[in-house]
Amino acid sequence: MGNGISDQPAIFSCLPSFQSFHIVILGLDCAGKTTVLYRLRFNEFVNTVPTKGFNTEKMKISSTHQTLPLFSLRTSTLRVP
Ligand SMILES: Nc1nc2c(ncn2[C@@H]2O[C@H](COP(=O)(O)OP(=O)(O)OP(=O)(O)O)[C@@H](O)[C@H]2O)c(=O)[nH]1
Ligand SMILES: [Mg+2]
Repeated sequence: MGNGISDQPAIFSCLPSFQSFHIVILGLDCAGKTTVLYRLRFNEFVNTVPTKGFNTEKMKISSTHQTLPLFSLRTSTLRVP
């Protein structure tokens, strides 16, 4: 999943220009969430290890000049009370 992502403008050009929002990448263990996160943040493929907890980065959206918090989170860590 993480390797097959397209360029940032193609992804974010369709987003409405909200004042602010968070992007959360959810998925099963080993689905490629962290790979997507670093691909979006640094525009490069990074070798990953299984995440404990979650990863977070801030990312600048070039088309809207916004800086957005970006999280990747395993669905298996989510607990419904
Ligand atoms: N072939 C292929 N491998 C991928 C792709 N995206 C990620 N991987 C590989 O899949 C493995 C898991 O990727 P991660 O990004 O660590 O997955 P994750 O969802 O963050 O995993 P957890 O943190 O354990 O939940 C790594 O070895 C990646 O290199 C892809 O698009 N294609
Ligand atoms: Mg991870």
